[in-house]
Amino acid sequence: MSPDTASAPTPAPAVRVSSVRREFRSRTGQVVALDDVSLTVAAGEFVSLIGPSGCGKSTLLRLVADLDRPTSGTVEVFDRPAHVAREAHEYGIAFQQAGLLPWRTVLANVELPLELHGTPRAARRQRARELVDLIGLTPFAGHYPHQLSGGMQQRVAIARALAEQPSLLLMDEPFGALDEMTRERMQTELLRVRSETGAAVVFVTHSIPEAVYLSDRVVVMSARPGRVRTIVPVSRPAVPDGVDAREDAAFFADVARVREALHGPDDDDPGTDDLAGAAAPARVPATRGMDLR
Ligand SMILES: Nc1ncnc2c1ncn2[C@@H]1O[C@H](COP(=O)(O)OP(=O)(O)OP(=O)(O)O)[C@@H](O)[C@H]1O
Repeated sequence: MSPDTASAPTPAPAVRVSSVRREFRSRTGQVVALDDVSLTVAAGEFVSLIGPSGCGKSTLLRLVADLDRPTSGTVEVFDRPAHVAREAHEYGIAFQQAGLLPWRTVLANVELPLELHGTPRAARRQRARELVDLIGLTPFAGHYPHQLSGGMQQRVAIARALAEQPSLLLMDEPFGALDEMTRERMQTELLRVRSETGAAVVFVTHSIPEAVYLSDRVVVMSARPGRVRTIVPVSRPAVPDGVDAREDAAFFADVARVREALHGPDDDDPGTDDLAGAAAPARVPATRGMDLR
C-alpha cells in the first residue's frame, strides 16, 4: 500500500494518481519506470517529487500532464481523466528549459497559449500585461528572449504557464539551470505567484532544500522501479518579517527528515541504484545526481 492512501482525500483533489504502473520497452528490454504509484495532491497544495536519478519523477509528471499514458492505473485531475483536464486547459506546464520562442517578445511569448486557444487579441494582451507585471518584467515586455538572463527567461516561462489561470502547475526542474542566487530568488517568486493564484503545484527537483522550502509535502521516491517511498509533511512555520524561512531551525529539521527518508534503512535495493550511499550515515550523502546542500 502506498503511504499516501493513509491521508484523507479531499472531495476534488488537484491530482489523484491511483496504482499507476508505467513500463517502457526498449532495445535492451523492458524498463519498469513506475510501479504501484498512488498519490493525491489537494487543490492549492504544493507537492515536490524527489528521488534518485531515473526513479520516474519526470515520467510521473508527464502522466499527470497527459503527455504520456500509464500502462495500468489511473490519473485524474480535478476528478477528471488527465486528457479531459488537459483539453479544458486546467493546467500550466514549465520545464527546465524555458522553451520561449526566440522571435517573439516577452509579452508575445506569454500571450501564446491564449492565442492558440482563440482568446481575442485585446483580452489576451491585457492578461499578458498583468502576468508580466506579476513576474516583475514590465520594463522588459518588448524584449526578446536572447536579451534576457536565464532567470528572467524562466520567469517568462512561468508567466506563460499561468496565462490560462490554471488550477494546477506542473514544473519539472524549472530552476535546475540557474545559479544559486537566482534560484533562491525564483523560489521566493514562485511562492508569491502561487499564493496570488492559489494554484496547486507538482514540482520535480533534485534539491532537498528547494523541495522543503517550496512544499507543503515532499514525496520521496525510491529508485527504479519508482515507487512512493514516503511522504514528508513540511512544517513551514511563520517566520517574522525580514527573516528568510531557509534560515529557520524548522527548515533544517525538515531538510534532515527528507534526507533521512531518501537514505533510509528501508531502501529495497541499495546496491543497484543511484542511492549507492544508502548505507552511509544520513548526513554524509553520496547520492549521484542529487543536490544535497
Ligand atoms: N520514453 C522512454 N523510453 C524508454 N525508457 C524511458 C522512457 N522515458 C523514461 N524512461 C526510463 O524510465 C526511467 C525513469 O525516467 P525518468 O526520466 O522519469 O526519471 P527521473 O527520475 O525524472 O530522472 P532524472 O532525475 O535523471 O531526471 C529511466 O530509467 C528512463 O530511462
